[in-house]
Amino acid sequence: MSDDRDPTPYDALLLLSFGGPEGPDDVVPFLENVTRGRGIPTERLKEVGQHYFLFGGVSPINDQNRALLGALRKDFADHGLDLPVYWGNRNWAPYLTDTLREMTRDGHRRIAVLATSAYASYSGCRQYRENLADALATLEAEGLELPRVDKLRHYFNHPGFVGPMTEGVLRALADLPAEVREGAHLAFTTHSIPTAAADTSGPVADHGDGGAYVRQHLDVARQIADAVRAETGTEHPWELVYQSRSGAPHIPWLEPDICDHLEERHGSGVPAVVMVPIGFVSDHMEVLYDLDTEATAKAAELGLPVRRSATVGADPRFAEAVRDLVLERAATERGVPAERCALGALGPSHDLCPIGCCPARAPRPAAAGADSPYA
Ligand SMILES: CC1=C(CCC(=O)O)c2cc3nc(cc4[nH]c(cc5[nH]c(cc1n2)c(C)c5CCC(=O)O)c(CCC(=O)O)c4C)C(CCC(=O)O)=C3C
Ligand SMILES: [Fe+2]
Repeated sequence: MSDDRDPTPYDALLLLSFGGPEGPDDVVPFLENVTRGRGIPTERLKEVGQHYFLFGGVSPINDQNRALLGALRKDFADHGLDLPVYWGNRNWAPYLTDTLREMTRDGHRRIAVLATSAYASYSGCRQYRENLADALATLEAEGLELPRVDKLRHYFNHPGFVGPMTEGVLRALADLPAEVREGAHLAFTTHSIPTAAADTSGPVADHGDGGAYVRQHLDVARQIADAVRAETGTEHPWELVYQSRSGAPHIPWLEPDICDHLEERHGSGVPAVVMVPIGFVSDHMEVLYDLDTEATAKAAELGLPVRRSATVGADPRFAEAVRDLVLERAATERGVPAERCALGALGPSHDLCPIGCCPARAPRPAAAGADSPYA
């Protein structure tokens, strides 16, 4: 990793996330923000609302982001990196537009952006770039001089992301009863998305048959499974499965669903499963509800021992990875060659999303990519 401390040209980092409700009164307005113009069936919204109400109307995501902010500030301070860190969300306060306005008023001119989504996809990448473009358009209309925003590359294969998850799988395996541990399978899980969105995820060259979204997840799953085998000497069979499907039933989404997968594995005599939520950066509601509540209940009903391994969250190795990504991009922007850390078969991801990367169904302006209307 880079041990340089010069963030030039960057003068601030923006943590860009999804946002979530912080109490019962926030739940419906939050869901309205999330689903504006996206045709999510009302039935699904009521169901998702229930998931939040079960937890007092509070999503875990905001506290997870506050913890990550703390970890980033500590890591930067401990390593002499003088770079203020701000936080803004797509769907709930602190809203991206408000944060970007504050950053602009504070005099920041060149902003590195870390999105809390590690992989390519419309929801996890381009939609954040659209949100940045919308925020810039608002500030421009207010007469502010716009800062330049650069989104940091995908970090799904960065050692600071993969390492803590591998350790989490080892802990989850160790926590299983000894008599089922050896035979346990690993179920790597991520957010299901429409197959049409998966097939067009990533740069055009990666489109087709699951696209970059599926390929990147498979790469991470394989690395973790290999590292676990190297550590334990046991080959744990694994599969990539999906969760949190929404949308109309006749539209194909990525499958199999985690609950169907648990049932199928149990039926074929698998003694235990570790669910590994590689698609999520921290313990989002999808992890607490869809895995820890729903899938865990399904497993209990089947009599199948399961464990859910940890997400990366505010792990200091992840904070270090973010520092590495900032310094790597800063060096690149200064024209200095930088080491680009990446494990696995795919190599480091691009800095600038090329034209046609993760296209939206209805094209809209997106910042921080080759097709950005902003400088
Ligand atoms: C790929 C992906 C990620 C991972 C990348 C990333 O992290 O960005 C992600 C993250 C998240 N998704 C979240 C919540 C929701 N996602 C929804 C809907 C959808 N997600 C989709 C995809 C993704 N979503 C899609 C294709 C839809 C349907 C249509 C649409 O809207 O595009 C809906 C509406 C109801 C429903 O359909 O479930 C909700 C409430 C939260 C917050 C959780 C919390 O509170 O802790 C987080 C982190
Ligand atoms: Fe989502």
